[in-house]
Amino acid sequence: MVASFVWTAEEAKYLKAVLRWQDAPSSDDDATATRPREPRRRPPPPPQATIQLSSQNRRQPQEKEDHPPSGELRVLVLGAKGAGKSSLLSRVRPLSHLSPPICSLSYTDLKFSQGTFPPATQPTTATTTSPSGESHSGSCRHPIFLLPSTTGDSKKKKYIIHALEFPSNQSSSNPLLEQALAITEAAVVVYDTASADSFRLAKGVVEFILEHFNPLTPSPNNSANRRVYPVVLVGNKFDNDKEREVSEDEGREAAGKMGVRCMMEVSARTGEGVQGVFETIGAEVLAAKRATTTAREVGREMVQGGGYEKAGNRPQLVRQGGSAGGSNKKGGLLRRMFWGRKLHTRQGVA
Ligand SMILES: Nc1nc2c(ncn2[C@@H]2O[C@H](COP(=O)(O)OP(=O)(O)OP(=O)(O)O)[C@@H](O)[C@H]2O)c(=O)[nH]1
Repeated sequence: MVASFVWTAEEAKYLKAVLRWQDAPSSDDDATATRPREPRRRPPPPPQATIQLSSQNRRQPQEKEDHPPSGELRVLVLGAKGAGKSSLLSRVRPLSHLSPPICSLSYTDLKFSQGTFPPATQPTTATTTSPSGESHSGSCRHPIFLLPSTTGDSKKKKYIIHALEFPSNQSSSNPLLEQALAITEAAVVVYDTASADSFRLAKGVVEFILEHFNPLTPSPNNSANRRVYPVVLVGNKFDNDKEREVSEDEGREAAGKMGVRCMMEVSARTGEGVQGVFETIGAEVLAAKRATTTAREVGREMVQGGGYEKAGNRPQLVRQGGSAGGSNKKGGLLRRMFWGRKLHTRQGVA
């Protein structure tokens, strides 16, 4: 019997974007530090989609811009159908002066190039074609400036965030989601504040992600994923207060319980908070990279200095001469280095 795959337009667009991401090498050391070392097997190409990996879609070594970016970050945007993922991304102004685009997003399309809220959005399942004839992948790139406190440097630095929208109809498909997690460095999980269902789905997705990357529960499935993968939980449409089903407190409480330290309410319609989402996720990725690097260095020193103690069947890190790095308490060095910070909300830090 011959197995056959039927891809929806939404899945085809997602896969096209993924293939283009994989095709475009990154020059950024930071960004590559947390990527999987082994090249991942590519998914089978969608039969009906024409995948063009031409040089036109690859990033040029020298991009024309005043301030060259210090790095590039890859972020997954996911959530329930209609939560506002596309609207959030359409609010983000792409780098129209950079050419060519890294993904299949066309900057000639007004919806993206002006960074405005689209009057009426089509679901991502519908294929939208720009005047140039190129279909949207649901991806965009967004420059952010991060302050010294978040970059760990003395200078303000510019980073480019590549955001990839995950098809909502695949949010419960573990293999596809795992693949998306493997090629990205953080996730923005969006729910609609006027939909308790979308909130439930967002919580499920966050739990899946955290479990997938949990350094404390190595398993055949996640032993290669011991890196910190930041998540920002975003309640969209807070302008629509009349129909609100999820309060900001509920969102914050759920984030706290799940160990997600950044929760924000935004409105893609008014634009409020959208820039903050990308600044926050950028800062989170950089903090995660620093924590991962430091934890690896400390781990190496521990191995060389024999600073391990046995806990159960696997070795655990212990801090020399201290108690905070204790081994068999719930937590772990990497996790504590990263997760000990405060929760961000629309009003500020809680
Ligand atoms: N009031 C309000 N409506 C919004 C906001 N953001 C999006 N919407 C509306 O919500 C609907 C769905 O938005 P989309 O951006 O298409 O949602 P999506 O998550 O990309 O949906 P799929 O692609 O189908 O998964 C559209 O009708 C938008 O106009 C917002 O901040 N406030």
